[in-house]
Amino acid sequence: MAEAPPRLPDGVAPAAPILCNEPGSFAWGVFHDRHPRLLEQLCDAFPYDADQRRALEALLDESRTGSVARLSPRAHDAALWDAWGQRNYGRPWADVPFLWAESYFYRRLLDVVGYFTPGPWKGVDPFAPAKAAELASATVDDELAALDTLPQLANDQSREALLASSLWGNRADLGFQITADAAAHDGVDSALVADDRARFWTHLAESPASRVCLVADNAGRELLPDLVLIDYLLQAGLAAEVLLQLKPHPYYVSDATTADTLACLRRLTAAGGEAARIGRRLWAAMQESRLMLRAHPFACAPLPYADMPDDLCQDYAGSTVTILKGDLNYRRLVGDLHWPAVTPFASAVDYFPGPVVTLRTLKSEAVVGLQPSTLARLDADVETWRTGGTHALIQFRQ
Ligand SMILES: O=P(O)(O)OC[C@@]1(O)O[C@H](CO)[C@@H](O)[C@@H]1O
Repeated sequence: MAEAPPRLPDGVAPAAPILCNEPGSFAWGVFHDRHPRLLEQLCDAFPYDADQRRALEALLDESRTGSVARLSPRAHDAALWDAWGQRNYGRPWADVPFLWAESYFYRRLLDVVGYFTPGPWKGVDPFAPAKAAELASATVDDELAALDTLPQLANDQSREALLASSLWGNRADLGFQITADAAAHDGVDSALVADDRARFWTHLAESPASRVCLVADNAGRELLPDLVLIDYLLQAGLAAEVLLQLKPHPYYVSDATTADTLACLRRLTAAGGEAARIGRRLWAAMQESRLMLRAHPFACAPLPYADMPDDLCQDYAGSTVTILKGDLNYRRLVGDLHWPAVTPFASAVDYFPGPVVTLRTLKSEAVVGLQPSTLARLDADVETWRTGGTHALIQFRQ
């Protein structure tokens, strides 16, 4: 299942999956640079005992130099992972698709720290300290205070500002920040490499307001502007209801769970001013089932969206539009493949069951839908445009 060839429309050539076996590649760096630093952070944040620390070290070794071991058959989701990864167990980690390997690394990490195991560590989110610190930060105070200017803006100004905040909020991803070089952003203009925003707004305006689905990515500084955007869609009558899809458990450091969403709602309501008004409206929208939360197991699956189960397919098919947030959701949407970057977006996402828009800052290799001139300029001017978080895209398919 994990390595089924991607379903492609006629005329689109198959592309090879991105692996992590090439020293110096982005994917290789995630396993050899980002993950060791992540585990150091965890050991600083929690008084893990010697067994837990040894197991973390063993996971790191296995994932950098060893072969993929199976989950314990006693794990609550062993059957799911058997189905999701049957071709990969026993093979070197470096030779299995990056998309699969990285996702499985986070699943194994939760095992090591006892997240799912009955006992004292059950349910303790290993990323909670980092997420809580970000949410409590003065930067968030400033971002929430800035919402007080919203009522003075004209409608088209506020909608553009809110879409931009939700888009660029994706840069505040705590996994990415472990290894991101802040200095590398200096002097580089943040820029959109594809911009289908006008078509997206036109589509929403021309569709009878029904359900919008927002597939969340990171908590905190990304989820807050996502929630503000949701409030705008509901208030402006562009959505009658919103389905917010979250992760069922901690994932990729800062990915948003239900607990993170409730923390954001409390942060909004406690902030005063416009932020509090938005927070109270969202609270009421949840009580009235106009804002609904979903945490499907497939949200943490190591697979592309082309392999989505039927119930998710129905969620997307029944929505005016699905807003997919962030880098990993983009990788899953197009398949984490070595696409020619000029492959049309609509061809790569041909299978998706309804209108879809993706809001993503570029933090990994896979990309489609670029104009040849844009690609040539980026390749000539900015060495790390694909992975540095300095560039972003808004791509829409009706
Ligand atoms: O999905 P997000 O939060 O925007 O990004 C996830 C990320 O930090 O993790 C992956 C590599 O570790 C990449 O997809 C990206 O760099």
